[in-house]
Amino acid sequence: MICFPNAKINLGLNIVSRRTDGYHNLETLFYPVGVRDALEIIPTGEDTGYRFFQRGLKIEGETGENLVVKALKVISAEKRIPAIDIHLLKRIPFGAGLGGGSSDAAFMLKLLNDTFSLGYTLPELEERAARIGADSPFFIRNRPALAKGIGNLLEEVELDLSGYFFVLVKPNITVSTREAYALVSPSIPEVPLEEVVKRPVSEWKELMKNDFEPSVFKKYPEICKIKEELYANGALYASMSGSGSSVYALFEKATEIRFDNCWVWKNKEL
Ligand SMILES: C[C@@](CO)(OP(=O)(O)O)[C@H](O)COP(=O)(O)OP(=O)(O)OC[C@H]1O[C@@H](n2ccc(N)nc2=O)[C@H](O)[C@@H]1O
Ligand SMILES: Nc1ncnc2c1ncn2[C@@H]1O[C@H](COP(=O)(O)OP(=O)(O)O)[C@@H](O)[C@H]1O
Repeated sequence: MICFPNAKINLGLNIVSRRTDGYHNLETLFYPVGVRDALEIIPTGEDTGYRFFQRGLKIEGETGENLVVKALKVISAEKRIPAIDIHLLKRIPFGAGLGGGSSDAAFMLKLLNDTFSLGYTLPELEERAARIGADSPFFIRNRPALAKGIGNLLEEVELDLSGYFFVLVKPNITVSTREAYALVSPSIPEVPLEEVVKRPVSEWKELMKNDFEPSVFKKYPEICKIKEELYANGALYASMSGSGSSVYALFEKATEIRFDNCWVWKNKEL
């Protein structure tokens, strides 16, 4: 059984407050995008156990287990899972604010549920995903959603950005989510996000913000330059995604914009 975990972008990201457990309450809109990993599990016929194989991008700075293995362990603690080989082909840039690791974990939960007919409902899968990462529950339903709490309280929204030309740029910088949170200052938005996304995309520039941008741009001015370039080339809306380092933009028309030393995904439909 194979699946293709996709990335997400954050449309607006307000850090609302710091919590006593070290996490932050936020308000953001998750939107799925078609940059994908490939994840396959193959039952080996043995009784129990697993082997993990990873190709594609080499995940640097990985401490502890891959999130796919964590997902397997969450389920194995509750149900008997026959032995499997796990193959992960990594294409989604990491340390990019694209949620690739969280997506891999959520898709692994769904893959196990389907392959071994485990009978978990979507809310039950979301609850298990939340144990792995704050962003992970979103990828269970994988539809545009307003997220509150630590990112786990989800409300689906009707938002269709197909028809725009989408550009995603990942510079050769990885930002640690934990460090980004340590530097951010909580703030209350002037206009609630659910109101902003009902307005035309051309108005978003004035109404929507990502609270990580000031501190991340200060540390890495190159990321800020990418956003400025996107606007200078006619973007209707541009923003850093999540805690960075990737920056995305929505254009009305296809763009010829180029970036040196960056991974670029250009003129795609969302
Ligand atoms: C910032 C966001 C925005 O969508 O995405 P990314 O930029 O990572 O993609 C998310 O909140 C990232 O969620 P996720 O990457 O799942 O975070 P986790 O692994 O659960 O937590 C990593 C660390 O980030 C901090 N953290 C995370 C979520 C949150 N609401 N408050 C926090 O303070 C904590 O220090 C935690 O130890
Ligand atoms: N399957 C995975 N894919 C990506 N990163 C993983 C994975 N498993 C563990 N990680 C760890 O999670 C970190 C964050 O990865 P990711 O969620 O893709 O980025 P971001 O937090 O920027 O959205 C990586 O730097 C890596 O240490």
